[in-house]
Amino acid sequence: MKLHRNLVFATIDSLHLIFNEGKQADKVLRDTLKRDKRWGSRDRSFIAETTYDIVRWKRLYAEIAEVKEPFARPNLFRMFTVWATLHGIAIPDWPQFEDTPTRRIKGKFDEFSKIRKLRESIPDWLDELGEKELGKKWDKEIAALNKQADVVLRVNPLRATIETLQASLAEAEIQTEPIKGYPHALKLVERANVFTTDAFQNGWFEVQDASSQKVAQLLNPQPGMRVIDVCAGAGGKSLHIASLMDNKGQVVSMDIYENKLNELKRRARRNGIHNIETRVIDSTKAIKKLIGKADKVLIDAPCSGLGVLRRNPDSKWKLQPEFLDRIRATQAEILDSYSRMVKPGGQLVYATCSILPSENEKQVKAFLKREAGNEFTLTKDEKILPSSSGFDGFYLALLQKNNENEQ
Ligand SMILES: C[S@@+](CC[C@H](N)C(=O)[O-])C[C@H]1O[C@@H](n2cnc3c(N)ncnc32)[C@H](O)[C@@H]1O
Repeated sequence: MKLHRNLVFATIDSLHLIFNEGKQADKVLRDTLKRDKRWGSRDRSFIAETTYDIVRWKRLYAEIAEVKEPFARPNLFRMFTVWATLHGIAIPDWPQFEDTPTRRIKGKFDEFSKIRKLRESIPDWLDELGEKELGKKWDKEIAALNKQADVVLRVNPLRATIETLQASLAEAEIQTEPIKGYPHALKLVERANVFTTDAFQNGWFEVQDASSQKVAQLLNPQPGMRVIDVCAGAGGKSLHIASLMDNKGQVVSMDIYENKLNELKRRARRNGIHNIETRVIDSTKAIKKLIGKADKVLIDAPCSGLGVLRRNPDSKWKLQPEFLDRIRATQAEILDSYSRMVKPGGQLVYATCSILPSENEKQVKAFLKREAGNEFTLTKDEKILPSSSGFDGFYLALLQKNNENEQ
C-alpha cells in the first residue's frame, strides 16, 4: 500500500485533536472527512480506520515509539510509523519521517505483547478493575473489545422488511446478511457509508448493534400500551419500541438532555413514527406525574460503556475510576426513583452497555433488597459478552412488579 501525503496528514491532524485537545474521536473524524470533497470512499476509510486504530492502540504504540503525552507532531509521526510497520506498510522518504526509526518495532511489539495492559493497550486502573470484576474472563473480553465492530442495521418494520431492505441496499452496492436469532438485524459484509442511501433517508433502517436490539425485544411492548423509556437519549431503543408497537399506544421518551430528545424527534419523523412523546426530566415533578402510569418501563441506564469499547476506543482514555463510582450511584438512584412509574403488574427492563457485574447483576440484586425494589421480582437476565456473541457487551434484566393484591 502506498501512503498518500494528504491522507496521512489528515490522520495526524485528527490524532492531535483527539489526544492533545481531548476532542471526541467521532466528532473530529466527521469534521476531518469534510475537508476535501475529492476524497473517495477508500480515502475516507483510510483516514477513519487508521485514526481509530491508533486511538485504540495508543498506549502500546506510544510505548513502542518511546513517546509521551502530550504528543508533539513529530511524535505522532513516530506512532504512525509503528502503525504502518506493524501493518507491513513501507514508510515513505518524507521529511516528517526522517527521525522515525523502524528498526526494533516488531521486536518491542513481541516483548510488550507478554504484558496484558500493554498488549491490550489499556490504563493500569482499567486492567486492575477488569480483573477484579471478571477474573479470568477479563483476558478474553478485553481482547474482543479491541476488535473492530461490525456494522449492524435494524430494519424499521413500519417501512420495510429484511428482504426489501437487503435488496435496496444491494442496488446501492452494499451487501448485507441476516443474523440468526435477531429478527430485525442485517450485518454489513463490508463497511460502507449507509447514511447516504435512499433506504436510510426514507427511514427503512437505523444503525443499531445486534446486542442493543435485544433490549426492546426483552421489554416486549404491545400495541396500545403506555411504555416509558426513561433514559431515552437520541432514541435508539425508543424507535425500536415504537415500531414494535406498530405506532399504536404511547411511548414516553425521557432524558435529562433536551438536545438528545430533539435528535430523537428528528429520527422518529424519518422513521414514520408518531406515537412518541418526549419529556425532559428537569425536576422530580416530571417523574412524580408518571408514578404508577406505565405498563412497561425501560431503564437504559447511563454506564461506563465498557461493553462498547470497540465502537468508542477513545473512551479507554477518557474514562476515570471516579466516574465509575459516580455512575454506579446514579444507576441505583435511577432504579429507585424511575421504577415507581411501573403500574402494579407491569414490567421493568434494566439494561446497560457494560460488562461489569457492579453495574449489572449486582446493581439489580441490591435494588431488589432495597425498599424501592421490594415489589419486584427478577424474571430473567442476560449477560451478552463480546467474546462469545461477537457483538457489543450488554446486560439486560426483566423485572416484574407485583399486582396490587399481591402487595
Ligand atoms: C445509555 S444512554 C441511552 C441510550 C439510548 N437509550 C439509546 O438507545 O440510544 C443513557 C442515557 O441516560 C441519560 N441520563 C443520564 N442521567 C440520567 C438521569 N438521571 N435521568 C434520566 N436520564 C439520564 C443520558 O443523557 C443518556 O442519554
